[in-house]
Amino acid sequence: MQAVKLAFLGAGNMSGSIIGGLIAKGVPTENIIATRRSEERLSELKSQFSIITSSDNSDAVAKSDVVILGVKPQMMQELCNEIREQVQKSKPLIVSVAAGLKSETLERWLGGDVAVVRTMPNTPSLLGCGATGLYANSKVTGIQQGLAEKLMQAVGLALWVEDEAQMDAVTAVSGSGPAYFFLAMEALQKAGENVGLSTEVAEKLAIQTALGAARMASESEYDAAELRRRVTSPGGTTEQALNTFNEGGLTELYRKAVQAAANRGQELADQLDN
Ligand SMILES: NC(=O)C1=CN([C@@H]2O[C@H](COP(=O)(O)OP(=O)(O)OC[C@H]3O[C@@H](n4cnc5c(N)ncnc54)[C@H](O)[C@@H]3O)[C@@H](O)[C@H]2O)C=CC1
Ligand SMILES: O=C(O)[C@@H]1CCC=N1
Repeated sequence: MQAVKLAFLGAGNMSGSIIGGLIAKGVPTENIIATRRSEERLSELKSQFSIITSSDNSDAVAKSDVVILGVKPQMMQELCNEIREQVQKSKPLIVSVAAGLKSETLERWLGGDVAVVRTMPNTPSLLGCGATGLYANSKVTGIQQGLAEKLMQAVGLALWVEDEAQMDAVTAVSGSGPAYFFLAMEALQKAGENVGLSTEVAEKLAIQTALGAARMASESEYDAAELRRRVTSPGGTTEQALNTFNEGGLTELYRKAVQAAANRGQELADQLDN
């Protein structure tokens, strides 16, 4: 990764998280170019990360081996129109982080015969704790595949899917997933306030508990179900809370929520393909 030139086009929340994670891992700042539309946001990026910034997307493509497309799915076609000529000239590896957007659609927008790796990262990439799903189109060489994997591994877990249709599932589980856990922390904090804690204490306890549980699930030899059982004393307090979650249909609610997110990914793909 050290010598690879990276361009992040439309470096907002998601790309900014990857950039921060890469820099923390020692990727040289002079090898990262980021673009955004507003000059003000560009200077924010420059002062935050000391990377090269530009408002010229095509010029950033010309100077890079890997181009990460970080705009919203609805803005992607316009961006592709802007960079198509340069992409066809220099043929960099294209990495998309957009939800829904199929690699085939993206390749078509870029003029065809383009190596595209479709990814679905998440914002904890900023801390090197990201989780990314990746899918490579048929134009991606083995070396480029290795490059995309190294890029995403530098900011966390990177897993390939063989069937592109699974990318909507990855989006629904881990792309959107941090928001589900943030919501759980907010809800636990509010519930803690309800039983008498101050906002500050409830917030700290909720966050530290989420962190501890995630670390245990990740590092322990036991799976989450066994770890849950080990907290739940028969006839004790946890059992009462878990019964309440079960009566409220929490597992079914998760199933529905993740299905709704996956459906939205497919809807986006269909809308964008037209
Ligand atoms: N936010 C998240 O947690 C995740 C987002 N994604 C994907 O990442 C993409 C971006 O999402 P966010 O980072 O949340 O959005 P964002 O709005 O924070 O960032 C996008 C940036 O692109 C800029 N932009 C738009 N058109 C441009 C152009 N032609 N040239 C240069 N800059 C341009 C916008 O001004 C904005 O600053 C989306 O496609 C989304 O599906 C994927 C995984 C997680
Ligand atoms: O909400 C979204 O559409 C994007 C994709 C995954 C996370 N944020």
